[in-house]
Amino acid sequence: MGPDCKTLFIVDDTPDNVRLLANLLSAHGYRIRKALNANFALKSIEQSPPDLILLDVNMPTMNGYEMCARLKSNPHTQEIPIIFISALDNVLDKVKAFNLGGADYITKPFQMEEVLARIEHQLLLQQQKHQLRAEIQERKRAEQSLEVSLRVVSHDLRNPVLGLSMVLNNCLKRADPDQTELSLPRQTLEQMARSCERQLALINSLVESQHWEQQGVPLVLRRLDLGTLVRDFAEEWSLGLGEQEVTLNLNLGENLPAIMGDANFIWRVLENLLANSLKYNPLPRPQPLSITITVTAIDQTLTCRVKDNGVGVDLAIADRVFERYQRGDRENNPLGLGLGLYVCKLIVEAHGGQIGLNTAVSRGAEIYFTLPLEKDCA
Ligand SMILES: Nc1nc2c(ncn2[C@@H]2O[C@H](COP(=O)(O)O)[C@@H](O)[C@H]2O)c(=O)[nH]1
Repeated sequence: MGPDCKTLFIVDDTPDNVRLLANLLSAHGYRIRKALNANFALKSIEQSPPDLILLDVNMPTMNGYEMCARLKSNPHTQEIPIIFISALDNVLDKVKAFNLGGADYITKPFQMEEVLARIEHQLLLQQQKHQLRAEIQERKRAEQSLEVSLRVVSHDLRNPVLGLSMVLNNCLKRADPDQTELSLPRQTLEQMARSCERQLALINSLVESQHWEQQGVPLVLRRLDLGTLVRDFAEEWSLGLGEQEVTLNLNLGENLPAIMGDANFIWRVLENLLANSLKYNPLPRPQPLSITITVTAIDQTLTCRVKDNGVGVDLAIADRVFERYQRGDRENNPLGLGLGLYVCKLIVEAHGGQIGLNTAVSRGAEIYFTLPLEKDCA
């Protein structure tokens, strides 16, 4: 079959005309469907729209103009280009065909080269139209994403900047106007430094996620023992978790098979998941917070689960938590851009693994991710 195997539908009440056109066009690689009357053609076209219709004008029961008008008023069929093929050579007949939405008009007797050229031209126009539409859709999606990101960024960056500006203006107001050098209490400076760090962290996560989405996550893969990595991670976090009154339990399977992974990036995933448990269960808590990291080898993959006994994930966004800029409302958390889990997803998927939220847990939140075993990596 030829021209991408496009399907042409011929509608003409003269069997000889249909046969002639069908033979010539199928010899040029087109798939042909045909009908000798408009009613049958309309039903068939509605059920399975062709790429283009060749339509006679003078037909009994329903003529080509009426059939064209019906096709153009039906959302399922209105986009299909219609080329009229008719013995009527009058200008008004041609104008009427175009006014009804016809794409082109060929007069009988026709030259096959002309028919082919006009069909190809219409199919090309149709293809360009689809491409343009897809590009417009894509651009709209990009614009929406940019708009959301601008909204989120301006909202989340405003708070720390506002805080910093208030502290600075307060200090300036209280200081003697003749004093050229000011000294500030350590606590104020610490507050300002924290505010700057938060702004930097927000900007970094934005830039980073954008970069990784476009260029891919720059992994350096090495043979890794995930159990050891999780143990090192827990040790590094133990002091901070103690201060936050959090118990961290490890449940690491024995003889875990090695994976191929980037330790720094997997560390980032663990860090994000643990930080989320703390962020969404701030002090004071109704009950002590306990977090368990479990690593098991199931079905040729290593699965790591980070589970806490806290408030659990807002079910309203449970199926979207890994999307960019998605965050729950109920925590009223000013620290997140809704990028943490999105970044985790980028990292895990770059490793060839999967990440998910277990909504079946009775209380608290459980996020799991899988990583392929070293022996399965090419
Ligand atoms: N209660 C908890 N909610 C969580 C936790 N981790 C994530 N979330 C929810 O998901 C969104 C998106 O997370 P982000 O890291 O991409 O910002 C967040 O706004 C929360 O609603 C968790 O451990 N506990």
